[in-house]
Amino acid sequence: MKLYLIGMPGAGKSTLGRALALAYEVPFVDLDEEIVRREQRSISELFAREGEEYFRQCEADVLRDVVARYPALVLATGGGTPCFHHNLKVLLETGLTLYLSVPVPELVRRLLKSAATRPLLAALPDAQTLETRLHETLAVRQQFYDRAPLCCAAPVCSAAMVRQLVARYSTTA
Ligand SMILES: Nc1ncnc2c1ncn2[C@@H]1O[C@H](COP(=O)(O)OP(=O)(O)O)[C@@H](O)[C@H]1O
Ligand SMILES: O=C(O)C1=C[C@@H](OP(=O)(O)O)[C@@H](O)[C@H](O)C1
Ligand SMILES: [Mg+2]
Repeated sequence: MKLYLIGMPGAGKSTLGRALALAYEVPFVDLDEEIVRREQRSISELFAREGEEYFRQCEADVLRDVVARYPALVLATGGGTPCFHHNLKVLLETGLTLYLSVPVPELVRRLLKSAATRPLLAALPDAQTLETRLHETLAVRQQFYDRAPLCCAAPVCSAAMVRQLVARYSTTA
């Protein structure tokens, strides 16, 4: 099984992805970490030195590599992954995609603790500006996220809940 997690920065893709991979006993891959490994530079450095377009091309290339390389995995994508270079089509055609839907105020609370390592958010001066930016970004991305066949919008989406969703989907699909 290939399970792909999508959603906004701070939705918990990387955190939940690790737990899910343990539960399913399959490899866990974080797309951002794969990009860092391939490029030998941090995501922040890539954005700063090469720009977003370069990053999006790396992201698209690495996604296709990972999807082809692993027969089974849990993949945490980056927040923008499904929205560029027809990546959503790749996700939908090769595995099961789950959208982690988290309200913007909760994203703000989580991201304030870790915004420094997220280049699209790092330069934002305060919580209000961060909240406004996240609303704007979500407005653009929602149409992509909503195409995932599975969605978890629970306040805390646990690995057990996702496994139930997946099992129910697999018996009805
Ligand atoms: N269910 C949760 N409840 C509270 N905080 C969470 C939850 N999931 C993740 N976090 C925290 O939110 C931040 C973002 O989580 P992360 O897994 O990196 O999200 P993503 O990969 O979707 O950007 C981290 O600091 C993480 O510890
Ligand atoms: O939303 C985005 O465009 C991005 C989200 C990041 O991943 P997370 O969603 O894990 O923060 C990372 O891929 C990059 O900084 C771009
Ligand atoms: Mg992440």
